[in-house]
Amino acid sequence: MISLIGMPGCGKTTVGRQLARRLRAVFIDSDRVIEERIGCSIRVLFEREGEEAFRAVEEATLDDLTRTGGGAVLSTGGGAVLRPATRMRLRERGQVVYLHALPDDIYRRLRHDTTRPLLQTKDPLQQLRSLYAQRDPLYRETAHFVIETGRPSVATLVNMVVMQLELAGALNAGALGGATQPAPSNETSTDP
Ligand SMILES: Nc1ncnc2c1ncn2[C@@H]1O[C@H](COP(=O)(O)OP(=O)(O)O)[C@@H](O)[C@H]1O
Ligand SMILES: O=C(O)C1=C[C@@H](OP(=O)(O)O)[C@@H](O)[C@H](O)C1
Ligand SMILES: [Mg+2]
Repeated sequence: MISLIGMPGCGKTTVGRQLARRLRAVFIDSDRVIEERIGCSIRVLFEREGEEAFRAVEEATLDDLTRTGGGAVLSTGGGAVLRPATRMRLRERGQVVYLHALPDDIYRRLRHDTTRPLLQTKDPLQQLRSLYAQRDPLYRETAHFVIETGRPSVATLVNMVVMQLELAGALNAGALGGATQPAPSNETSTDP
């Protein structure tokens, strides 16, 4: 399994989907799987039951996906690394790529977005800076590779990820823990 981790808005979902296409692998977005499980949007779960309830479902879902996902590309949610058990499972069960993005770049992309509950505050840029300070060390601790995202296009980022994985021999048969499959008809989920 190839897992993408990083700040909300760094491009995990967008890059992950294109990467899966390129590798002819199944694409999984854990946030979409969580929404299928809970039967409502993540935003509604946050509003009704709070962040900790979401984190518990997220940990259980990522445990299942990393155990059974084989050679899939997995795009995680930005807070996936908050639980130590999940950090360990992601790292031990596959290759982990950190898509590094700075708070100011993310803010430019997401300032009109209303789907990410953690950013629905009076000062989203300050919130991004504080999330970054807390999480950047956790992303680095979990990742096998770090990719700088600021300026490159999605297509370039996909090339960069593939190159890193090839250099490390991580795309060799068996290295991802399962066979790859034709991509388009096998997407587990789509963006909202
Ligand atoms: N490299 C990039 N260049 C320009 N826009 C991007 C890039 N990566 C992602 N985006 C845009 O940023 C937004 C957030 O991307 P998304 O893949 O949903 O991030 P994540 O899943 O990490 O939260 C989307 O509108 C997406 O189109
Ligand atoms: O950063 C976070 O804690 C979260 C990021 C979101 O995913 P993206 O990183 O895809 O935005 C989603 O899992 C949830 O809203 C919480
Ligand atoms: Mg996403």
